[in-house]
Amino acid sequence: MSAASDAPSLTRMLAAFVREHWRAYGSAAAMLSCIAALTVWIPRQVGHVVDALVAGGLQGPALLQQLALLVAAGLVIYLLRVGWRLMLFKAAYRLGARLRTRLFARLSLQGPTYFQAQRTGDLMALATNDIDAVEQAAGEAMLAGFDGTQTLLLVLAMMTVGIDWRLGMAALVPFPVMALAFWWISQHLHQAAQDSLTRFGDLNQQVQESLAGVRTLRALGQAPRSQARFGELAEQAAEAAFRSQRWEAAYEPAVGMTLGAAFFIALAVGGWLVARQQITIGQLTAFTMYLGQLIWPMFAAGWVMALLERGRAAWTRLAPVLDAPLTLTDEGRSALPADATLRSEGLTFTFPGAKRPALEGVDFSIAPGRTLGIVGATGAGKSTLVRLLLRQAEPDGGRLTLGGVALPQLPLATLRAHIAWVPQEPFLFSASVADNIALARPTATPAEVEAAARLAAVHDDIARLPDGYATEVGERGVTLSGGQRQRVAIARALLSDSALLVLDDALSAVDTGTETAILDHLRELRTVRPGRSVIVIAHRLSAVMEADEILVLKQGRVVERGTHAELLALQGWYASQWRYQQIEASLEAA
Ligand SMILES: Nc1ncnc2c1ncn2[C@@H]1O[C@H](COP(=O)(O)OP(=O)(O)OP(=O)(O)O)[C@@H](O)[C@H]1O
Repeated sequence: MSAASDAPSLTRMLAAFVREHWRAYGSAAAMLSCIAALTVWIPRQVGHVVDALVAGGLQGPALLQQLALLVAAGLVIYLLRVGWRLMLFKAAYRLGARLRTRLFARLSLQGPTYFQAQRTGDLMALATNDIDAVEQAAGEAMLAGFDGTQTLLLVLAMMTVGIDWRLGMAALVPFPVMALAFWWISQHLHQAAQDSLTRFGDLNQQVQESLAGVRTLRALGQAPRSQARFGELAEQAAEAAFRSQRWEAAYEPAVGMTLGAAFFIALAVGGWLVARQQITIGQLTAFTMYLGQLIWPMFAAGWVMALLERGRAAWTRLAPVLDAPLTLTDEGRSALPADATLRSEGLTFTFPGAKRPALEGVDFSIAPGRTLGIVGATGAGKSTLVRLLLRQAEPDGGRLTLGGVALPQLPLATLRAHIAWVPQEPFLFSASVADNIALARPTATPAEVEAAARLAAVHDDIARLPDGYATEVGERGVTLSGGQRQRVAIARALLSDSALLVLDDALSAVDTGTETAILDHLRELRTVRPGRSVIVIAHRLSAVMEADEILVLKQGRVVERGTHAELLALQGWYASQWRYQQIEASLEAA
């Protein structure tokens, strides 16, 4: 994942968020101020009580009243602490939810070229682990930072101005050394946190790939190897997390040593001042209590730095994804003309880094109601043509138009509603068969779903499933065969009622008889839906023989074109392929 160049820094992003949620942050800060004021009041009060006790002027009800005041202050502090946490975490969780929504929205706008360069497991880690880290920076870190700084300043003021500035200054001597140590630790922590998040992404990727390919791995006898690899990555992720923790843990001794030294100095200098009667014993007691109160701001500083470094590390991974330029633009505003003839003129496309074009100067047109067949050896460019048609990639040369309007001029939603695409390996969601078919038209009635399934010659198969149309399929449900999945996808496309149906090798896993039945149904449908055009991409020529025009692609170029009869007469690739497939079919039948 590349680093963000113009993405806002974590600090800027958080500042904008705090400005937006100033009420929540403001009330939390107000509560913290009350807590800080009460916290510094307590030692002062204790100091007074001690001095009064030493002087013998505090007894009975007056003493009890003083003690009650101290207990009440403790209770109020407790309640306020609960209050600010509730206020703050609510806001921080909202930031998490918003970042997740933003990430998902951005990813939904990206085209396939973007996903080709990203790993799914990593994207999943961003949506979970990395956003958690940013959320913590917006929650715990922000307020602990505020609280710590405020307590620090108040306590320091009480120590220096409130008690004795000489004693205050002397006790502070070890602190710059601690600041230096903190800076050094946080430098290492940033690196360690980034490493830990990256390794978690690797681990996630391995989980995703192993689960998706579990059958292949088992069949190849590679499950143990995959397990070993997983163990290795888990170990590396744990080690990286531990390294990060180790740096975090270094804050504690730094705080402990600094405070120990400060206590030592305070007692030595304080004792000397008491002996010279420049401060009272009560004041020295209060001073050491104040020193004790510095523990929290010191720990808060360490904790805040750790959280911020983790947040920053997560943000450097997350921001580039949130701000990545869209690989797909949706700026077209033209309406689709009534006569939506699809025309390809000189269409040329080369995959990034490829030596030769996948498509070169391809011309064709399909008027509404017509069928175009596209055939050719593997790698000839058939699927690439569909990609360009679906605007999954933009052509380098030439153009595709619908009714004379170039595709980028149409809103993506219009283009997508116009085309129903059935890929060779369609995706079924974890839902019922009926819901999978009704995906593009969730309002379809059960009768409409069944009608589409009949047209796609899959109704009988569905009827034999345990719960018929209500049977759960996809990852959680029963497994359909490749051919059944293809036919469910065809039913889905037919139900969508789009004007252009694209069967992208979508009959490859069905037998010839079923293929013929489906193609016959499609032809019959023309009488009901006369304007629907069909593009059939196939390896088996029987699937395209009835098409109005057939294109033969070879290495990205159209090398033959015409009807089935014309192509046979040409005596080229098509004719020889046809003969070959006929012989193959008769051998299979024999
Ligand atoms: N993402 C990609 N990056 C680089 N080259 C690619 C990519 N996808 C396809 N190609 C190349 O582009 C050419 C055309 O591929 P395409 O998938 O369009 O062929 P096809 O005719 O659909 O093949 P098949 O019948 O096997 O599906 C091939 O040489 C292929 O290797």
